[in-house]
Amino acid sequence: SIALEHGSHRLGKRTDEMMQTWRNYGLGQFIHWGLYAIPGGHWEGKYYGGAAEWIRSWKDMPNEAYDELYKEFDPQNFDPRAWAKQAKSLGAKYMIITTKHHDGFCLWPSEYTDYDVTNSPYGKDIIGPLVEAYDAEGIDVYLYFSVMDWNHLGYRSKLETEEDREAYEGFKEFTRNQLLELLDLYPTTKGLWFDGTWDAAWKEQAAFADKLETEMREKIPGLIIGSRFRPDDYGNRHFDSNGDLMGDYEQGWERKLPETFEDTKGNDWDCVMTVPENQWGYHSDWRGHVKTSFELIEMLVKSVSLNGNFVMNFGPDGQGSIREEETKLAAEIGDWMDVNHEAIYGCGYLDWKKQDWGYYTKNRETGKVYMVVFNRPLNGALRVKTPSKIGLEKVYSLKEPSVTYEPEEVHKDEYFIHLKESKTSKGPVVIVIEPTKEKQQEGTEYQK
Ligand SMILES: Cc1ccc([C@@H]2N[C@@H](C)[C@@H](O)[C@H]2O)cc1
Repeated sequence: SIALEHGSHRLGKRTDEMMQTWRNYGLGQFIHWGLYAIPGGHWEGKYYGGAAEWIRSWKDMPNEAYDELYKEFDPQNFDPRAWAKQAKSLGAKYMIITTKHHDGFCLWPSEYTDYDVTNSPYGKDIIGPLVEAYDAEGIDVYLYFSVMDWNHLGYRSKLETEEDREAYEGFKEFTRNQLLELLDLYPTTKGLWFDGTWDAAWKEQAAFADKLETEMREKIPGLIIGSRFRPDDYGNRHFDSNGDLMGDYEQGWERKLPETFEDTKGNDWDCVMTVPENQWGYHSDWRGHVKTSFELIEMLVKSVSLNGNFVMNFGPDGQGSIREEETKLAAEIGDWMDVNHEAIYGCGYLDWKKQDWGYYTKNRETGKVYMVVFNRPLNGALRVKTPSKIGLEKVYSLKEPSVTYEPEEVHKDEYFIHLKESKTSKGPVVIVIEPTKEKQQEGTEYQK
């Protein structure tokens, strides 16, 4: 292997309590909110086809015009407690909020820049009340932070001249100051979700990032930081030059999902997902495919079945309201979660052979197995292939446990479970298997 000073500092998974809590979340909420919500994907009557939070980079949006938007930021409808209540009913266990996106506008009162909420008409901290409201609902808060900062004069995407390098030193100090400031101001934060770290300039900062990550972890013990923050000695991110995971989990699944367990390399990971094809910040005119709650529930279940967390994005509008499409989805997913959350929270991968009807999840504590059925076979017979000597004595409907099943063994360790579920149920039905060990000692671990 290659000698690295700033590569991965830990082989294998974190097993401490904070990380166990993280991997048992299942469902999270991303919130992208900032100045970009004011234009909402339009400028001077023209429609912007890109991601709304990137409108500043659009040729038809002068940088100066965008940078003046903070003078209009006055979201009188902002109601953090209502947002937190909605997230609770959605069933989200954690929330990731954009403290500063690429535009550099800070939603908290930062000592290190004037480009923050205190200099907007709104004038007050946004992050603090959000952290408080979500903590009160028992939803853990994580802070999204973009290293890339289009507003800061010292920011560089690459370091070519001596002047670049000097300016970037100032930018690095500013970045460190802001991150330590966020952890001081919001000490109940459980972790940081970094973005905007693909620049060549940042990829040269292995030592700086390593030291800073250590400093942040010392400030809040147990802090959870993903693979997107640190570059290693050779500028490699997510996985170091030896292929070992940087940070505590893989942050690579943005708007996409792994297909197989092998794709996850056995690591912890999160998938962050937009509702439209590609809009994180508020766009007033969603075009193209907008995901249904059924699709989002399938992505959630698929994520959990492969040991990941699924984080659904919300983009509040310029006045601080959650748009109606997202409110409707939160209600539909929440209704399904009310009945079926047992198949999500605390669950993960089960190494039984994947079947066409849907996904298995396994509760890490109880060993209970959940069959989440998306594709009802024409004959209603769900094929289940189990490792040898696993008994299927206790099988029942999660929604109606009085509805029990007697699996029909069709081959050795291969069964049909004949669906009885009423076809009316909205969203996938879930069948619970409480496997028993035949002819083996009690308590021997039968799953990886
Ligand atoms: C090429 C690209 C850069 C940054 C992004 C940002 N990451 C997401 C989590 C959003 O914040 C998006 O603006 C997306 C694509």
